[in-house]
Amino acid sequence: MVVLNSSPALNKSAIFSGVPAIRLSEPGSDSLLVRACEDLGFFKVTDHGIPMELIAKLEEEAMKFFASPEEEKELSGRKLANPFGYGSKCIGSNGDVGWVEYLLMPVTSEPFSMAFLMQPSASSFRSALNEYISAVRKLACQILELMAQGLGIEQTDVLSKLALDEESDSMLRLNHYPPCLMLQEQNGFLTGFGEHTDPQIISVLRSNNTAGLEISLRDGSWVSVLPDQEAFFVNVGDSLQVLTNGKFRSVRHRVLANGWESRVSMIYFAGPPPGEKLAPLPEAMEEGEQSQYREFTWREYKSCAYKTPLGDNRLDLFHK
Ligand SMILES: C=C1C[C@]23C[C@@]1(O)CC[C@H]2[C@@]12CC[C@H](O)[C@@](C)(C(=O)O1)[C@H]2[C@@H]3C(=O)O
Ligand SMILES: O=C(O)CCC(=O)C(=O)O
Ligand SMILES: [Fe+2]
Repeated sequence: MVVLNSSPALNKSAIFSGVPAIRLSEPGSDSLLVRACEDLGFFKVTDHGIPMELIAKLEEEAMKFFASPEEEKELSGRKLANPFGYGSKCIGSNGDVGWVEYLLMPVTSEPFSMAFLMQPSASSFRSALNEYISAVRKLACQILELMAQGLGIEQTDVLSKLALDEESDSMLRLNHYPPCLMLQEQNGFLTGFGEHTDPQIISVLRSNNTAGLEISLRDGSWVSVLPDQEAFFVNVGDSLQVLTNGKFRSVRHRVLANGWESRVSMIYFAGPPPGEKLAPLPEAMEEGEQSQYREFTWREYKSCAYKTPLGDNRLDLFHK
């Protein structure tokens, strides 16, 4: 990777101790989830039932992949299947850069269409991905069902069915924030992944035991989230903000790299099918409440979203 030469070293934000930690099996977890989505748009879940071995296996495969020679990684470069594939430093196609390399994969349609994943030598990576994806998709659906229940919606699969649909536009992203010598000398931080909101319904994230993720609170201040090996972190995305007519908050977040430790994160983005109309769920609205957004499909949103710089507030384009 080439050193980013224009970014000044940043200061790390204060550690936040207020991330709601929700045990999925505890009574009332549905209401706790709703409250967390309204307050922060961010929480962590424990008691998720995903075996640690399965997580460790994918983390190890991801590390192996990122440690392979640049030319090999470039064989799965995103130029071939934009926006999917391997990328380094460049995030999206609008000039955003960060101290990160990544592998972005579709998980529903043509899973792992990237040639290198089809090779016999990639079979253990492929099986780790398959196992992880089916477990994390199940977890995402459990969380979405609890959210619907907490919102008092009778049809509790109203959100989870979007992520389960065969056409669902869900993705898995593996990010690697490598050590950086120049930064070690400066004793500062560099933008790994610039501030943004996630476009999808929810994102289910974990990282190795390395800090770096920050979220923005309602007052606009940035706070640092401590890693937690036992938990999965969940972000509310733009689509869920729309589906709840703004009751749930699509959380702004970013990643700072410290230059010393290798941070690997794995994020499952639960997205709707392309033709799905994104409009507030009538069951989540009060009587007489008006939609804050004009009606649009996920396809329309995405075609706009992927043309925008990372830090843009993409929902502004759809506000009435
Ligand atoms: C700069 C960009 C990268 C992104 C597409 C975009 O134009 C704006 C949204 C970005 C984002 C953020 C969350 C996810 O990591 C992502 C895959 C997504 O769906 O939206 C990325 C996109 C990307 O890296 O291609
Ligand atoms: O790597 C992380 O922890 C978060 C990255 C992120 O926000 C993203 O890929 O959308
Ligand atoms: Fe994100």
